[in-house]
Amino acid sequence: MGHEVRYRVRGGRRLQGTVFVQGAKNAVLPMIGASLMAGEGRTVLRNVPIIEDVRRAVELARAVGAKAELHEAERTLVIDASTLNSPVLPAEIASRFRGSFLFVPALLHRLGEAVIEGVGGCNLGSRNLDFHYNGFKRMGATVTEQVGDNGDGVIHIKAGDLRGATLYCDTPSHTGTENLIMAAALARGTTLIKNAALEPEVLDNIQILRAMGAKISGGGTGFITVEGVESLTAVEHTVMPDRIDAGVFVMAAAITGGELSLVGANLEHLGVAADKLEQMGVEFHQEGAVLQVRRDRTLRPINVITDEYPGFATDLQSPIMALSCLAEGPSYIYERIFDGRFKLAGELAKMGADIEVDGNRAKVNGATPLHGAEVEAHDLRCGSALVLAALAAEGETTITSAYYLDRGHAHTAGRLSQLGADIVREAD
Ligand SMILES: CC(=O)N[C@H]1[C@@H](OP(=O)(O)OP(=O)(O)OC[C@H]2O[C@@H](n3ccc(=O)[nH]c3=O)[C@H](O)[C@@H]2O)O[C@H](CO)[C@@H](O)[C@@H]1O
Ligand SMILES: C=C(OP(=O)(O)O)C(=O)O
Repeated sequence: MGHEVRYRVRGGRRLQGTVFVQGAKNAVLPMIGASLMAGEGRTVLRNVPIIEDVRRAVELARAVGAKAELHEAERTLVIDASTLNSPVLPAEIASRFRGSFLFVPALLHRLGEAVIEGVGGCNLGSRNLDFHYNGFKRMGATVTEQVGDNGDGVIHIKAGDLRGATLYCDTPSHTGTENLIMAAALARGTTLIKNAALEPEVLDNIQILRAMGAKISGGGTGFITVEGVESLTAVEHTVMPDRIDAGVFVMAAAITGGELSLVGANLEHLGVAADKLEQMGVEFHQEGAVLQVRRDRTLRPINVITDEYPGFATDLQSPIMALSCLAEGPSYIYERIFDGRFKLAGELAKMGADIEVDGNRAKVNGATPLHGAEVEAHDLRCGSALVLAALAAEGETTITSAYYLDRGHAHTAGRLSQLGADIVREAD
Protein backbone atom coordinates (compact mmCIF):
# COMPACT_ATOMS: atom_id res chain seq x y z
CA MET A 1 0.00 0.00 0.00
CA GLY A 2 3.04 2.34 0.17
CA HIS A 3 3.39 4.90 2.92
CA GLU A 4 1.15 5.28 5.96
CA VAL A 5 -0.98 8.42 5.88
CA ARG A 6 -2.51 10.00 8.98
CA TYR A 7 -4.60 13.07 9.60
CA ARG A 8 -4.45 14.91 12.92
CA VAL A 9 -7.44 17.09 13.72
CA ARG A 10 -8.10 19.32 16.72
CA GLY A 11 -11.83 19.85 16.87
CA GLY A 12 -14.13 22.59 18.05
CA ARG A 13 -13.69 25.23 15.37
CA ARG A 14 -16.61 26.63 13.43
CA LEU A 15 -15.93 26.49 9.67
CA GLN A 16 -16.53 29.54 7.54
CA GLY A 17 -15.56 30.67 4.04
CA THR A 18 -15.41 29.52 0.44
CA VAL A 19 -14.40 26.06 -0.75
CA PHE A 20 -13.94 24.73 -4.29
CA VAL A 21 -15.65 21.42 -4.96
CA GLN A 22 -13.30 19.02 -6.78
CA GLY A 23 -14.01 17.24 -10.06
CA ALA A 24 -15.87 13.97 -9.62
CA LYS A 25 -13.85 10.82 -8.93
CA ASN A 26 -16.63 8.61 -10.22
CA ALA A 27 -16.88 10.60 -13.44
CA VAL A 28 -13.18 10.97 -14.26
CA LEU A 29 -12.37 7.26 -13.83
CA PRO A 30 -14.74 6.01 -16.56
CA MET A 31 -13.59 8.94 -18.72
CA ILE A 32 -10.00 7.72 -18.49
CA GLY A 33 -11.31 4.30 -19.56
CA ALA A 34 -13.21 5.97 -22.44
CA SER A 35 -10.15 7.92 -23.55
CA LEU A 36 -8.32 4.61 -24.13
CA MET A 37 -10.90 3.75 -26.79
CA ALA A 38 -9.66 6.55 -29.08
CA GLY A 39 -7.13 5.01 -31.47
CA GLU A 40 -5.54 8.33 -32.33
CA GLY A 41 -5.30 11.90 -31.02
CA ARG A 42 -5.02 13.22 -27.49
CA THR A 43 -7.86 13.35 -24.96
CA VAL A 44 -7.77 16.36 -22.65
CA LEU A 45 -9.68 16.08 -19.37
CA ARG A 46 -10.10 19.24 -17.32
CA ASN A 47 -11.18 19.76 -13.69
CA VAL A 48 -9.52 16.44 -12.83
CA PRO A 49 -9.46 15.79 -9.06
CA ILE A 50 -5.92 15.33 -7.79
CA ILE A 51 -6.64 12.18 -5.80
CA GLU A 52 -4.85 8.87 -5.38
CA ASP A 53 -7.35 6.99 -7.59
CA VAL A 54 -6.49 9.30 -10.49
CA ARG A 55 -2.78 8.79 -9.87
CA ARG A 56 -3.36 5.01 -9.96
CA ALA A 57 -5.44 5.34 -13.14
CA VAL A 58 -2.59 7.26 -14.78
CA GLU A 59 -0.14 4.51 -13.76
CA LEU A 60 -2.51 1.89 -15.12
CA ALA A 61 -2.99 3.75 -18.42
CA ARG A 62 0.80 3.80 -18.81
CA ALA A 63 1.02 0.10 -17.87
CA VAL A 64 -1.24 -0.78 -20.83
CA GLY A 65 0.89 1.36 -23.16
CA ALA A 66 -0.89 4.74 -23.28
CA LYS A 67 0.90 8.04 -22.79
CA ALA A 68 -0.71 9.83 -19.87
CA GLU A 69 0.38 13.14 -18.35
CA LEU A 70 -1.30 14.50 -15.25
CA HIS A 71 -0.72 18.25 -14.89
CA GLU A 72 -1.60 18.62 -11.24
CA ALA A 73 -1.48 22.41 -10.92
CA GLU A 74 -3.74 22.75 -13.98
CA ARG A 75 -5.95 19.80 -12.90
CA THR A 76 -5.64 18.56 -16.48
CA LEU A 77 -4.97 15.07 -17.76
CA VAL A 78 -3.75 14.45 -21.31
CA ILE A 79 -3.98 10.93 -22.70
CA ASP A 80 -2.66 9.59 -26.00
CA ALA A 81 -3.93 6.03 -26.35
CA SER A 82 -2.60 5.42 -29.88
CA THR A 83 0.24 3.35 -28.39
CA LEU A 84 -1.95 0.98 -26.35
CA ASN A 85 -0.16 -2.37 -26.41
CA SER A 86 -0.82 -4.51 -23.32
CA PRO A 87 -4.11 -6.19 -22.33
CA VAL A 88 -2.87 -6.89 -18.80
CA LEU A 89 -4.23 -4.91 -15.84
CA PRO A 90 -1.46 -5.73 -13.35
CA ALA A 91 -2.55 -6.59 -9.81
CA GLU A 92 -0.17 -4.15 -8.08
CA ILE A 93 -1.99 -1.19 -9.66
CA ALA A 94 -5.43 -2.53 -10.60
CA SER A 95 -6.20 -3.95 -7.17
CA ARG A 96 -5.80 -0.54 -5.56
CA PHE A 97 -8.87 1.08 -7.10
CA ARG A 98 -12.27 0.06 -8.40
CA GLY A 99 -12.04 2.20 -11.51
CA SER A 100 -9.40 -0.14 -12.95
CA PHE A 101 -12.20 -2.36 -14.21
CA LEU A 102 -13.40 0.53 -16.39
CA PHE A 103 -10.36 -0.05 -18.63
CA VAL A 104 -11.77 -3.39 -19.81
CA PRO A 105 -13.97 -2.21 -22.75
CA ALA A 106 -11.08 -0.27 -24.30
CA LEU A 107 -8.76 -3.27 -24.02
CA LEU A 108 -11.39 -5.56 -25.56
CA HIS A 109 -11.96 -3.26 -28.52
CA ARG A 110 -8.42 -2.14 -29.12
CA LEU A 111 -6.49 -5.34 -28.31
CA GLY A 112 -9.15 -8.07 -28.47
CA GLU A 113 -8.67 -9.19 -24.87
CA ALA A 114 -8.30 -8.07 -21.27
CA VAL A 115 -6.40 -9.86 -18.51
CA ILE A 116 -7.55 -8.76 -15.07
CA GLU A 117 -5.10 -9.66 -12.36
CA GLY A 118 -7.03 -7.76 -9.69
CA VAL A 119 -9.84 -5.26 -9.09
CA GLY A 120 -9.75 -2.94 -6.11
CA GLY A 121 -12.05 -0.47 -4.46
CA CYS A 122 -13.17 -0.04 -0.90
CA ASN A 123 -13.97 -3.19 1.01
CA LEU A 124 -17.70 -2.70 1.60
CA GLY A 125 -18.82 -6.35 1.64
CA SER A 126 -19.71 -8.14 -1.60
CA ARG A 127 -18.86 -6.17 -4.72
CA ASN A 128 -19.87 -8.42 -7.56
CA LEU A 129 -19.12 -7.94 -11.24
CA ASP A 130 -21.53 -10.48 -12.75
CA PHE A 131 -23.60 -7.83 -14.60
CA HIS A 132 -20.42 -6.73 -16.39
CA TYR A 133 -19.28 -10.27 -17.25
CA ASN A 134 -22.76 -11.40 -18.32
CA GLY A 135 -23.09 -8.34 -20.54
CA PHE A 136 -19.72 -8.89 -22.19
CA LYS A 137 -20.66 -12.55 -22.77
CA ARG A 138 -24.00 -11.62 -24.36
CA MET A 139 -22.02 -9.44 -26.75
CA GLY A 140 -19.88 -12.41 -27.77
CA ALA A 141 -16.93 -12.33 -25.35
CA THR A 142 -15.63 -15.36 -23.47
CA VAL A 143 -14.72 -15.02 -19.82
CA THR A 144 -12.43 -17.54 -18.08
CA GLU A 145 -10.74 -17.56 -14.69
CA GLN A 146 -7.35 -19.10 -13.95
CA VAL A 147 -5.20 -19.15 -10.85
CA GLY A 148 -2.28 -16.74 -11.18
CA ASP A 149 1.33 -17.14 -9.92
CA ASN A 150 0.46 -15.78 -6.47
CA GLY A 151 -2.60 -18.03 -6.10
CA ASP A 152 -5.14 -15.27 -6.84
CA GLY A 153 -7.69 -15.58 -9.64
CA VAL A 154 -6.86 -13.97 -12.97
CA ILE A 155 -9.80 -13.21 -15.27
CA HIS A 156 -9.23 -13.48 -18.99
CA ILE A 157 -11.81 -11.90 -21.31
CA LYS A 158 -11.50 -12.52 -25.03
CA ALA A 159 -13.58 -10.22 -27.18
CA GLY A 160 -13.79 -11.99 -30.50
CA ASP A 161 -16.00 -9.68 -32.49
CA LEU A 162 -18.23 -7.81 -30.03
CA ARG A 163 -21.76 -7.33 -31.35
CA GLY A 164 -24.76 -5.43 -30.07
CA ALA A 165 -27.20 -7.30 -27.82
CA THR A 166 -29.97 -6.83 -25.30
CA LEU A 167 -28.31 -6.41 -21.90
CA TYR A 168 -29.51 -5.69 -18.39
CA CYS A 169 -28.36 -4.96 -14.87
CA ASP A 170 -30.30 -6.82 -12.15
CA THR A 171 -29.89 -3.63 -10.14
CA PRO A 172 -28.74 -0.36 -11.72
CA SER A 173 -24.99 -0.79 -11.26
CA HIS A 174 -23.00 2.41 -11.64
CA THR A 175 -19.76 1.08 -13.19
CA GLY A 176 -21.72 -1.81 -14.72
CA THR A 177 -23.78 0.62 -16.79
CA GLU A 178 -20.66 2.57 -17.79
CA ASN A 179 -18.79 -0.57 -18.84
CA LEU A 180 -21.69 -1.93 -20.88
CA ILE A 181 -22.16 1.43 -22.63
CA MET A 182 -18.45 1.55 -23.50
CA ALA A 183 -18.45 -2.06 -24.68
CA ALA A 184 -21.48 -1.30 -26.89
CA ALA A 185 -20.08 1.96 -28.27
CA LEU A 186 -17.68 0.19 -30.66
CA ALA A 187 -19.60 -3.09 -31.03
CA ARG A 188 -21.23 -4.10 -34.30
CA GLY A 189 -24.98 -3.27 -34.28
CA THR A 190 -27.39 -1.99 -31.67
CA THR A 191 -27.36 -2.63 -27.91
CA LEU A 192 -30.17 -2.04 -25.45
CA ILE A 193 -29.22 -1.80 -21.76
CA LYS A 194 -32.16 -2.22 -19.39
CA ASN A 195 -32.23 -1.02 -15.79
CA ALA A 196 -29.29 1.30 -16.43
CA ALA A 197 -27.94 3.53 -13.66
CA LEU A 198 -29.16 7.16 -13.52
CA GLU A 199 -26.22 8.71 -11.63
CA PRO A 200 -25.05 12.13 -12.90
CA GLU A 201 -21.55 10.68 -13.43
CA VAL A 202 -22.99 8.08 -15.83
CA LEU A 203 -24.61 10.92 -17.78
CA ASP A 204 -21.35 12.90 -17.82
CA ASN A 205 -19.62 9.84 -19.22
CA ILE A 206 -22.32 9.49 -21.91
CA GLN A 207 -21.67 13.13 -22.77
CA ILE A 208 -17.95 12.64 -23.40
CA LEU A 209 -18.59 9.42 -25.34
CA ARG A 210 -21.11 11.20 -27.56
CA ALA A 211 -18.61 13.98 -28.17
CA MET A 212 -16.13 11.23 -29.16
CA GLY A 213 -18.63 10.04 -31.78
CA ALA A 214 -20.58 7.35 -29.91
CA LYS A 215 -24.29 7.00 -30.67
CA ILE A 216 -25.99 6.74 -27.29
CA SER A 217 -29.57 7.64 -26.39
CA GLY A 218 -31.79 7.24 -23.34
CA GLY A 219 -29.29 8.32 -20.68
CA GLY A 220 -31.15 9.08 -17.46
CA THR A 221 -34.22 6.98 -18.38
CA GLY A 222 -33.11 3.51 -17.24
CA PHE A 223 -33.13 2.24 -20.86
CA ILE A 224 -30.03 3.09 -22.85
CA THR A 225 -29.66 2.39 -26.57
CA VAL A 226 -26.23 2.33 -28.18
CA GLU A 227 -25.62 2.01 -31.90
CA GLY A 228 -22.08 0.82 -32.46
CA VAL A 229 -19.74 2.99 -34.52
CA GLU A 230 -16.42 2.17 -36.24
CA SER A 231 -14.15 4.41 -34.18
CA LEU A 232 -14.06 7.12 -31.53
CA THR A 233 -12.11 10.37 -31.60
CA ALA A 234 -10.11 12.00 -28.80
CA VAL A 235 -11.85 15.11 -27.40
CA GLU A 236 -11.56 17.72 -24.65
CA HIS A 237 -14.00 17.51 -21.73
CA THR A 238 -14.48 19.17 -18.34
CA VAL A 239 -15.27 16.70 -15.55
CA MET A 240 -18.44 17.48 -13.56
CA PRO A 241 -18.17 18.50 -9.88
CA ASP A 242 -18.03 15.75 -7.26
CA ARG A 243 -21.41 15.57 -5.49
CA ILE A 244 -19.99 13.40 -2.71
CA ASP A 245 -17.15 15.86 -2.03
CA ALA A 246 -19.80 18.62 -2.00
CA GLY A 247 -21.97 16.61 0.41
CA VAL A 248 -19.05 16.13 2.80
CA PHE A 249 -18.37 19.88 2.87
CA VAL A 250 -22.08 20.55 3.46
CA MET A 251 -21.81 18.24 6.46
CA ALA A 252 -18.59 19.95 7.58
CA ALA A 253 -20.60 23.17 7.82
CA ALA A 254 -23.42 21.30 9.55
CA ILE A 255 -21.29 19.50 12.13
CA THR A 256 -19.38 22.63 13.15
CA GLY A 257 -22.39 24.97 13.07
CA GLY A 258 -20.65 26.85 10.27
CA GLU A 259 -21.44 28.69 7.07
CA LEU A 260 -19.80 27.85 3.72
CA SER A 261 -19.97 28.81 0.05
CA LEU A 262 -19.37 25.73 -2.08
CA VAL A 263 -18.16 26.74 -5.54
CA GLY A 264 -19.28 24.23 -8.16
CA ALA A 265 -21.79 22.37 -5.96
CA ASN A 266 -25.14 21.49 -7.50
CA LEU A 267 -27.96 20.95 -4.99
CA GLU A 268 -29.88 18.78 -7.47
CA HIS A 269 -26.98 16.31 -7.63
CA LEU A 270 -27.34 15.66 -3.89
CA GLY A 271 -30.75 14.08 -4.57
CA VAL A 272 -32.57 12.97 -1.43
CA ALA A 273 -29.48 13.77 0.69
CA ALA A 274 -30.29 17.48 0.33
CA ASP A 275 -33.77 16.93 1.78
CA LYS A 276 -32.45 14.84 4.65
CA LEU A 277 -29.87 17.47 5.53
CA GLU A 278 -32.56 20.17 5.43
CA GLN A 279 -34.66 18.10 7.82
CA MET A 280 -31.64 17.93 10.14
CA GLY A 281 -31.44 21.72 10.21
CA VAL A 282 -29.12 22.66 7.32
CA GLU A 283 -30.12 25.68 5.23
CA PHE A 284 -29.28 25.76 1.50
CA HIS A 285 -29.30 28.60 -0.96
CA GLN A 286 -28.19 27.93 -4.56
CA GLU A 287 -26.86 31.00 -6.38
CA GLY A 288 -25.84 29.89 -9.86
CA ALA A 289 -22.94 27.48 -9.47
CA VAL A 290 -22.36 28.45 -5.83
CA LEU A 291 -24.20 26.64 -3.05
CA GLN A 292 -24.47 28.53 0.26
CA VAL A 293 -24.84 26.31 3.30
CA ARG A 294 -25.25 27.03 6.98
CA ARG A 295 -26.48 25.43 10.16
CA ASP A 296 -27.20 27.47 13.24
CA ARG A 297 -30.03 25.57 14.88
CA THR A 298 -29.97 22.34 16.89
CA LEU A 299 -29.37 19.25 14.75
CA ARG A 300 -32.44 17.06 14.46
CA PRO A 301 -32.22 13.24 14.11
CA ILE A 302 -32.84 11.59 10.75
CA ASN A 303 -34.04 8.45 9.02
CA VAL A 304 -31.86 7.49 6.02
CA ILE A 305 -32.32 4.72 3.45
CA THR A 306 -29.53 4.50 0.88
CA ASP A 307 -30.56 3.98 -2.72
CA GLU A 308 -29.42 4.51 -6.28
CA TYR A 309 -29.63 8.08 -7.62
CA PRO A 310 -31.64 10.19 -6.95
CA GLY A 311 -32.00 8.32 -3.65
CA PHE A 312 -29.69 8.92 -0.71
CA ALA A 313 -26.16 8.10 -1.98
CA THR A 314 -24.47 5.25 -0.15
CA ASP A 315 -21.21 7.22 -0.37
CA LEU A 316 -22.78 9.84 1.93
CA GLN A 317 -24.08 7.27 4.40
CA SER A 318 -20.92 7.23 6.56
CA PRO A 319 -20.67 11.03 6.69
CA ILE A 320 -24.31 11.36 7.80
CA MET A 321 -23.75 8.71 10.45
CA ALA A 322 -21.03 10.96 11.91
CA LEU A 323 -23.33 13.99 11.73
CA SER A 324 -26.24 12.17 13.33
CA CYS A 325 -24.12 11.45 16.44
CA LEU A 326 -24.67 15.12 17.30
CA ALA A 327 -28.41 15.18 16.52
CA GLU A 328 -30.82 15.37 19.47
CA GLY A 329 -32.52 11.96 19.44
CA PRO A 330 -32.25 8.58 17.68
CA SER A 331 -31.36 8.43 13.97
CA TYR A 332 -32.01 5.36 11.83
CA ILE A 333 -29.81 4.35 8.89
CA TYR A 334 -30.62 1.51 6.50
CA GLU A 335 -27.77 0.65 4.07
CA ARG A 336 -29.32 -1.02 1.01
CA ILE A 337 -26.49 -0.91 -1.54
CA PHE A 338 -23.56 -2.58 0.24
CA ASP A 339 -23.67 -5.36 2.85
CA GLY A 340 -20.55 -4.31 4.78
CA ARG A 341 -20.49 -0.53 5.15
CA PHE A 342 -20.76 -0.02 8.90
CA LYS A 343 -17.15 -0.42 10.08
CA LEU A 344 -17.29 3.29 10.88
CA ALA A 345 -19.63 2.64 13.84
CA GLY A 346 -16.85 1.00 15.88
CA GLU A 347 -14.48 3.90 15.17
CA LEU A 348 -17.09 6.52 16.13
CA ALA A 349 -17.68 4.57 19.37
CA LYS A 350 -14.01 5.20 20.26
CA MET A 351 -14.87 8.91 20.06
CA GLY A 352 -17.89 8.58 22.36
CA ALA A 353 -20.71 7.76 19.92
CA ASP A 354 -23.52 5.37 20.83
CA ILE A 355 -24.45 3.33 17.73
CA GLU A 356 -26.27 -0.01 17.57
CA VAL A 357 -25.66 -2.03 14.39
CA ASP A 358 -27.92 -4.87 13.33
CA GLY A 359 -27.00 -6.25 9.90
CA ASN A 360 -27.54 -3.46 7.39
CA ARG A 361 -29.38 -1.25 9.86
CA ALA A 362 -27.92 1.13 12.39
CA LYS A 363 -29.45 3.22 15.16
CA VAL A 364 -27.45 6.23 16.26
CA ASN A 365 -28.40 7.36 19.75
CA GLY A 366 -27.66 11.08 19.76
CA ALA A 367 -26.65 13.46 20.92
CA THR A 368 -23.41 12.27 22.44
CA PRO A 369 -20.49 14.66 22.80
CA LEU A 370 -17.49 13.43 20.78
CA HIS A 371 -13.91 13.40 22.06
CA GLY A 372 -10.59 12.95 20.29
CA ALA A 373 -9.21 9.41 19.85
CA GLU A 374 -7.00 7.36 17.54
CA VAL A 375 -9.28 5.92 14.86
CA GLU A 376 -8.85 4.02 11.62
CA ALA A 377 -10.22 4.86 8.16
CA HIS A 378 -11.37 1.42 7.01
CA ASP A 379 -12.51 2.81 3.66
CA LEU A 380 -12.76 6.12 1.83
CA ARG A 381 -16.05 7.38 3.24
CA CYS A 382 -15.23 6.01 6.68
CA GLY A 383 -12.24 8.35 6.38
CA SER A 384 -14.28 11.42 5.43
CA ALA A 385 -16.82 10.66 8.18
CA LEU A 386 -14.04 10.44 10.76
CA VAL A 387 -12.70 13.82 9.63
CA LEU A 388 -16.19 15.26 10.16
CA ALA A 389 -16.48 13.70 13.61
CA ALA A 390 -13.00 14.98 14.49
CA LEU A 391 -13.93 18.54 13.47
CA ALA A 392 -16.67 18.47 16.12
CA ALA A 393 -14.78 16.50 18.79
CA GLU A 394 -13.12 17.92 21.86
CA GLY A 395 -9.35 17.43 21.74
CA GLU A 396 -7.16 15.76 19.12
CA THR A 397 -8.14 12.92 16.82
CA THR A 398 -5.64 10.89 14.80
CA ILE A 399 -7.05 9.15 11.73
CA THR A 400 -4.83 6.31 10.53
CA SER A 401 -4.91 4.32 7.24
CA ALA A 402 -5.88 7.60 5.63
CA TYR A 403 -4.63 6.59 2.18
CA TYR A 404 -8.28 5.62 1.71
CA LEU A 405 -9.38 9.20 2.27
CA ASP A 406 -6.77 10.39 -0.24
CA ARG A 407 -8.19 7.91 -2.76
CA GLY A 408 -11.21 10.14 -3.23
CA HIS A 409 -10.79 13.60 -1.70
CA ALA A 410 -8.25 16.15 -2.95
CA HIS A 411 -6.26 18.42 -0.63
CA THR A 412 -8.48 17.64 2.36
CA ALA A 413 -6.22 19.29 4.93
CA GLY A 414 -5.54 22.36 2.79
CA ARG A 415 -9.17 23.00 1.91
CA LEU A 416 -10.41 22.51 5.49
CA SER A 417 -7.59 24.62 6.97
CA GLN A 418 -8.61 27.51 4.72
CA LEU A 419 -12.05 27.32 6.29
CA GLY A 420 -10.61 27.54 9.80
CA ALA A 421 -10.11 23.88 10.72
CA ASP A 422 -7.05 22.69 12.63
CA ILE A 423 -6.02 19.70 10.53
CA VAL A 424 -2.68 18.38 9.28
CA ARG A 425 -1.77 15.47 7.02
CA GLU A 426 1.25 13.34 7.89
CA ALA A 427 2.83 10.65 5.70
CA ASP A 428 5.80 8.38 6.40
C1 LIG B 1 -15.78 3.96 -9.22
C2 LIG B 1 -17.22 4.12 -8.87
O1 LIG B 1 -18.00 4.67 -9.64
N1 LIG B 1 -17.61 3.70 -7.67
C3 LIG B 1 -18.98 3.89 -7.23
C4 LIG B 1 -19.83 2.81 -7.82
O2 LIG B 1 -19.28 1.56 -7.45
P1 LIG B 1 -19.75 0.26 -8.22
O3 LIG B 1 -20.03 0.60 -9.65
O4 LIG B 1 -18.77 -0.80 -7.91
O5 LIG B 1 -21.12 -0.03 -7.53
P2 LIG B 1 -22.36 -0.80 -8.17
O6 LIG B 1 -23.43 0.16 -8.45
O7 LIG B 1 -21.87 -1.65 -9.30
O8 LIG B 1 -22.73 -1.80 -6.99
C5 LIG B 1 -23.86 -1.64 -6.18
C6 LIG B 1 -24.31 -3.00 -5.69
O9 LIG B 1 -24.63 -3.84 -6.80
C7 LIG B 1 -23.97 -5.08 -6.69
N2 LIG B 1 -23.54 -5.54 -8.04
C8 LIG B 1 -22.89 -4.66 -8.86
C9 LIG B 1 -22.41 -5.08 -10.09
C10 LIG B 1 -22.60 -6.43 -10.47
O10 LIG B 1 -22.19 -6.86 -11.53
N3 LIG B 1 -23.27 -7.27 -9.61
C11 LIG B 1 -23.74 -6.85 -8.40
O11 LIG B 1 -24.34 -7.64 -7.64
C12 LIG B 1 -22.74 -4.82 -5.81
O12 LIG B 1 -22.32 -6.01 -5.15
C13 LIG B 1 -23.25 -3.77 -4.85
O13 LIG B 1 -23.89 -4.37 -3.77
O14 LIG B 1 -21.17 2.94 -7.35
C14 LIG B 1 -21.30 2.79 -5.93
C15 LIG B 1 -22.77 2.83 -5.60
O15 LIG B 1 -23.31 4.05 -5.91
C16 LIG B 1 -20.49 3.86 -5.23
O16 LIG B 1 -20.50 3.59 -3.85
C17 LIG B 1 -19.05 3.87 -5.71
O17 LIG B 1 -18.41 5.05 -5.24
C1 LIG C 1 -16.92 3.02 -2.72
C2 LIG C 1 -16.30 4.04 -3.26
O1 LIG C 1 -15.47 4.01 -4.31
P1 LIG C 1 -14.91 2.78 -5.15
O2 LIG C 1 -16.08 2.22 -5.89
O3 LIG C 1 -13.96 3.46 -6.08
O4 LIG C 1 -14.29 1.83 -4.17
C3 LIG C 1 -16.51 5.41 -2.79
O5 LIG C 1 -16.21 6.34 -3.56
O6 LIG C 1 -16.94 5.59 -1.64
